[in-house]
Amino acid sequence: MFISKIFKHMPHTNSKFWHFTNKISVRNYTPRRALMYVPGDDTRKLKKAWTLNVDCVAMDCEDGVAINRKETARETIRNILNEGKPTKKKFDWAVRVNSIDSGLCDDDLRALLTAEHLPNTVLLPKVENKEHILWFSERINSYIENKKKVELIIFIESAVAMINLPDICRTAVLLSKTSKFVPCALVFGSDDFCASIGATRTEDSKEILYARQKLVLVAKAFGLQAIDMVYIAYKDLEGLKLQSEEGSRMGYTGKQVIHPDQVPIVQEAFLPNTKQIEWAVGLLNAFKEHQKKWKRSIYLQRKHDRYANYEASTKCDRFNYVIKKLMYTLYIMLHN
Ligand SMILES: CC(=O)SCCNC(=O)CCNC(=O)[C@H](O)C(C)(C)COP(=O)(O)OP(=O)(O)OC[C@H]1O[C@@H](n2cnc3c(N)ncnc32)[C@H](O)[C@@H]1OP(=O)(O)O
Ligand SMILES: O=CC(=O)O
Ligand SMILES: [Mg+2]
Repeated sequence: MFISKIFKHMPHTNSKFWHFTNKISVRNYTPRRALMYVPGDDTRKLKKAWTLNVDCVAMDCEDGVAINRKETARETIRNILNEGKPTKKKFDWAVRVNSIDSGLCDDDLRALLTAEHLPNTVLLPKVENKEHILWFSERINSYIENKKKVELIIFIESAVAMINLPDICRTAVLLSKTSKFVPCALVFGSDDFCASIGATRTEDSKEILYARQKLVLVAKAFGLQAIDMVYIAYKDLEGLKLQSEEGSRMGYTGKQVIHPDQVPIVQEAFLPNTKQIEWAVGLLNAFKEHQKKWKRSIYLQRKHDRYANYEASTKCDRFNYVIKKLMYTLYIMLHN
């Protein structure tokens, strides 16, 4: 098995490595297989959202809301946040604010992050460069009280953003150490991206293949989830299934959806299959087995080291004793 091949070459007595592996712990992981947008000004749809089995509900202030309804959306979502999570169901309770360049983002953040309850996650659309992350960090630090933090999902939706992507992620990861957010995912905003590069959408999405792959690559390099593009034709469930499975094969961990009917198909596509689960369980078992062996061998190594030290010290003592005895004999001889 692959893992045993790696472990075979690991130095058993490398204490730094041992210390590291001994400390491996299970990370707090929020699944976001389907990330469903719900227009923030539509109370009927918001109520409907709480009844669904969906990993992430994104209460939207951005593109799902008309410009003359922005204020209504902001207030509606703030009221929901004031009341607290509407159900005991486990799901990611998220808000999508307007983009920084729209001039509406600060009002959204102030209204939503000073409510009685914080959302779990903030979705920040149209991030273009690291300065946007710095701005976001500064704003949320002034709104969130105490030691609370929100998770951050960064949207990449333009040519410039795609070029700046590693820089954006590096800044977010570094800032998160001192700021009130933790970056957790990247979203590929394919609709806005197509508009940005002037691409024409086709059935198989070849025109955005490079960008779609680059997003996964950079997300994984920074330990982030990768959330795939929206399938706008929400009545075409067969097409959705094919595109979701393709995204999953590419390494995406989830997909944006706009309609409740899309949820079960997407969540199924991003669930690991039986083969993958078997592989992961095998990997974990092999890891545990090797850990046990290391414990034994490290114990023996330490015992050996102690014995060797003891040996060395007694040899040294005997040598000192002989020298001292010789010197003493010499001293007696000289003085007699
Ligand atoms: C590129 C991007 O940024 S995408 C994000 C921006 N776009 C959006 O947010 C669009 C979100 N989606 C929607 O608004 C809707 O799904 C629409 C307008 C596309 C279709 O809505 P409808 O015509 O109401 O669809 P339909 O009649 O099939 O809905 C069935 C039920 O699901 C509800 N529903 C539909 N979409 C949603 C949703 N996104 N969230 C919650 N509930 C929803 C409807 O209210 C309806 O509920 P009801 O049975 O209690 O009346
Ligand atoms: O925000 C999503 C998009 O596709 O644009
Ligand atoms: Mg967009």
